[in-house]
Amino acid sequence: MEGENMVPHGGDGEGEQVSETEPFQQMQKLVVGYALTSKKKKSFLQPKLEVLARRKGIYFVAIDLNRPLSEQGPFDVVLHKLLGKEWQDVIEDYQQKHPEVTVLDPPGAIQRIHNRQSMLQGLADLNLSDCGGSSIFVPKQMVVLKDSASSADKVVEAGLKFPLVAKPLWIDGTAKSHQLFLAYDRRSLAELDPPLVLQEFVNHGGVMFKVFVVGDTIKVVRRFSLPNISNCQKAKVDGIFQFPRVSSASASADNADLDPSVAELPPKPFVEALVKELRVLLGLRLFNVDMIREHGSKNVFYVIDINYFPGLCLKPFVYCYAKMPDYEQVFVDFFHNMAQAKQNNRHCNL
Ligand SMILES: Nc1ncnc2c1ncn2[C@@H]1O[C@H](COP(=O)(O)OP(=O)(O)OP(=O)(O)O)[C@@H](O)[C@H]1O
Ligand SMILES: O=P(O)(O)O[C@H]1[C@H](OP(=O)(O)O)[C@@H](OP(=O)(O)O)[C@@H](O)[C@@H](O)[C@@H]1OP(=O)(O)O
Ligand SMILES: [Mg+2]
Ligand SMILES: [Mg+2]
Repeated sequence: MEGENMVPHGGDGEGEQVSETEPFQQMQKLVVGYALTSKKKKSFLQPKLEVLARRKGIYFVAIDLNRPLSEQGPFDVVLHKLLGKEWQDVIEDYQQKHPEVTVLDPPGAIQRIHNRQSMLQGLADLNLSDCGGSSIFVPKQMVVLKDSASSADKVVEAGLKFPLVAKPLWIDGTAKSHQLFLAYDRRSLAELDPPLVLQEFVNHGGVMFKVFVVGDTIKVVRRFSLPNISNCQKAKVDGIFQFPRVSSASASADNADLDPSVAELPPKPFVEALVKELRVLLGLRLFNVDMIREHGSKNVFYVIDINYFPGLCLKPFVYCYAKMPDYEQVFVDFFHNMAQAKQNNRHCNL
């Protein structure tokens, strides 16, 4: 097969067409060691991604969790999404011993967004003054560590208004940590299971925006969300209600016929400025932000959630429904830029 011999060592050449006009690119081999759950591996490491990557000399190699990390590789990049203190220690120790390897992302930074309190800290203080009048907020929220019954007084003291969204404090990759409730009144708080955060529900017209960030690339998509809660409902309804997972990718609202004032994407310069600040604040390169526009306003936005290296593709192997459009090419470009930067560095140090 034409070009077959040009596959750099480490590649199996399967099903790929490497152009002979790109010899320079092929010299820059980048080995990405990955440590992902099997679910994440299936959804992320799609054949299309691997083929596109290989054409640019980027190879994905599974990390063997039963062997010392330092004995594996060598890797240029370690891409990981695994939970637990044990893994965090392994990766921290590895990063110290191998500062030349890019770890995506630093475990300390990931840990910060696994707690729904620290996740949103510092966001309201970001300097976004020059953004055409758009502003960013986080909903008022408080943490309940134990005994949610006695938290009712604290909720009132803190000035939080019902209905409140109750979210598990810790995100640990389980379905339970994404199990949310809407609490309409004080009494219903006793039924909740701490530790959790109680967050004011913000009416936003039933549409939210998912801002995906991969290095320097930003993509924004619309998804359906929860409908507004009217004053009448607020007055009449009581108790707690389990949230449906309305914002899952199958509920993409990109092609729906929506009220333009609700559906209009947040202004591009505003999103760019926000992401620029967030990269620094969070110390992450792979994340997404869930944003909503306060209903009735044009440019008042709230961040309600941040996810590390989120799901990018749904129903892997049946078909890849891209949650982040074109994520395969975006990741390849991201890694390719990294390879080039490494190569340039090497030349500078010669
Ligand atoms: N404060 C809020 N006001 C209005 N709606 C909210 C609020 N918080 C959450 N929601 C709705 O609930 C959904 C789930 O909330 P959130 O994104 O915080 O949970 P999650 O479990 O972290 O979700 P994900 O699957 O994105 O990780 C949101 O996408 C949005 O539709
Ligand atoms: O599994 P899915 O494809 O739904 O992806 C979800 C992802 O799980 P994954 O990392 O195993 O892919 C979640 O990660 P954890 O917070 O649980 O670590 C979180 O990022 C969700 O926001 C993603 O759902 P989405 O917001 O995109 O609908
Ligand atoms: Mg979310
Ligand atoms: Mg989340």
